[in-house]
Amino acid sequence: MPLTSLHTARQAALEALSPTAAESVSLLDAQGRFLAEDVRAVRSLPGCDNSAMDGWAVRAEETRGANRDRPVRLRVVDTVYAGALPSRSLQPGEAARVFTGAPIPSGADAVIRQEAARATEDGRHVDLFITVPPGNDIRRTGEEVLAGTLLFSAGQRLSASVLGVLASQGETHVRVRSAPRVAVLATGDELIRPGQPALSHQVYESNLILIAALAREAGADVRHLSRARDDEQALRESIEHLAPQVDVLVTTGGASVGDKDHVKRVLTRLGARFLVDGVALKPGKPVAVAKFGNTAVVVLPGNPGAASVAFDQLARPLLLKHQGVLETRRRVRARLSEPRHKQAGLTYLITALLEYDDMGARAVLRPQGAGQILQNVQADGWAILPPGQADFAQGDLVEVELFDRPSHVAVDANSEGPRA
Ligand SMILES: Nc1nc2c(c(=O)[nH]1)N[C@H]1C(S)=C(S)[C@@H](COP(=O)(O)OP(=O)(O)OC[C@H]3O[C@@H](n4cnc5c(N)ncnc54)[C@H](O)[C@@H]3O)O[C@H]1N2
Ligand code: MOO
Repeated sequence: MPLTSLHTARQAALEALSPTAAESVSLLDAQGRFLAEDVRAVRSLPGCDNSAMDGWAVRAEETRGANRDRPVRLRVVDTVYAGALPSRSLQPGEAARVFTGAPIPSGADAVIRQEAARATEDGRHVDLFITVPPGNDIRRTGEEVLAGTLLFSAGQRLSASVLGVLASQGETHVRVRSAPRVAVLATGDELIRPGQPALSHQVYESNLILIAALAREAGADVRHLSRARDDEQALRESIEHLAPQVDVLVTTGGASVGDKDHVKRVLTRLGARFLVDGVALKPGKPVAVAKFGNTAVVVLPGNPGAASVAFDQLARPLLLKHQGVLETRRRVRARLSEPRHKQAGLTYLITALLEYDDMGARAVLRPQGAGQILQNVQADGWAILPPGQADFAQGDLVEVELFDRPSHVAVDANSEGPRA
């Protein structure tokens, strides 16, 4: 039977979860989460006409002709600080001392910064040295945002900048979808817990940290990091114990066809329903996604490189869907830095660095090995070698899916696609 294509597998995997209910969380705790609903401006920014400079609020027409040799002299009738209100409106021949952020008194229509003016010794008058047009150094009400306009759409990721905007609207909390609860279960008799001594044929267990960190990057609340021996009974007990406590259980290792690869068998015996079982993907081919009770189970291969790819391509979209979003990564076309032969029928995802020269982008491929663990460090994205082709020459154009700055759209509870 031909293996499922990556695209089909991802669609099938997404069936395993629906977006959760929204919850209200404080702004700082919302960092990295996704908006559950559209946010409109409740307040214009700025909220009132205010001064962009420390200086003097004036009537622009009265500054006409002013220069260093022939200053215009106005009477100082008020001082307005940021956060205070003017005590009176400006009449002809008058100026108000204003500081940055201070509301502009009615009657004034321009600000002259203090470097272009000088107050008389008694402070009762000010001499203006420049001519300014109406609106000079005034930040107008709503010039950045008008109350009522759409600020952010549901699905927007809450970055530092977005959080700052929400606070500027007077918000203390924001509605996001709750983080998926995740457990990671590493299997393998050869694995030694970091911190313990290990002989050379033994392997330090590194997938728990790797997968937990990747899950957190996708917004997950990682609750359990567990290990189980390559033993059907032990695996069964671990899965039965962990699954009901989380939304997503991710296992690593024991996913292939070896004598001790029990994970899929145990899940089947427990009555799990497989949505994906093996994908035409390298690395990561043995990956599976199943539904066990209300829990989505993602079975990752043990090889760290394969586990990373399979997690990224199937588990990450699932974790994001739970948070109500569909992610799209930017793609660029780049020339291959070296020839590659691959197995036809499989999509290869190879971590690549992008370099730019006169001919455009060049994808410098990292050595590819499912068991290797350094290849993803500092990579710019996945070079995608599509299934239909086996031989690639140096200079062939391929697509590179970039890790940086993905975009997100909201998905409805019962659909895989973006909202209408
Ligand atoms: N005859 C076949 N053999 C294999 C096939 C196949 O189709 N036919 N598939 C290969 C592919 S593809 C992969 S990928 C691997 C993955 O198999 P498993 O998921 O069963 O992985 P393990 O055998 O348990 O481990 C593989 C490798 O990774 C190391 N490992 C495992 N867990 C961890 C961990 N938590 N931390 C660090 N390293 C880990 C483990 O020591 C092994 O070296 O199967 C191929 N075989
Ligand atoms: O395709 Mo396996 O997943 O890496 O070697």
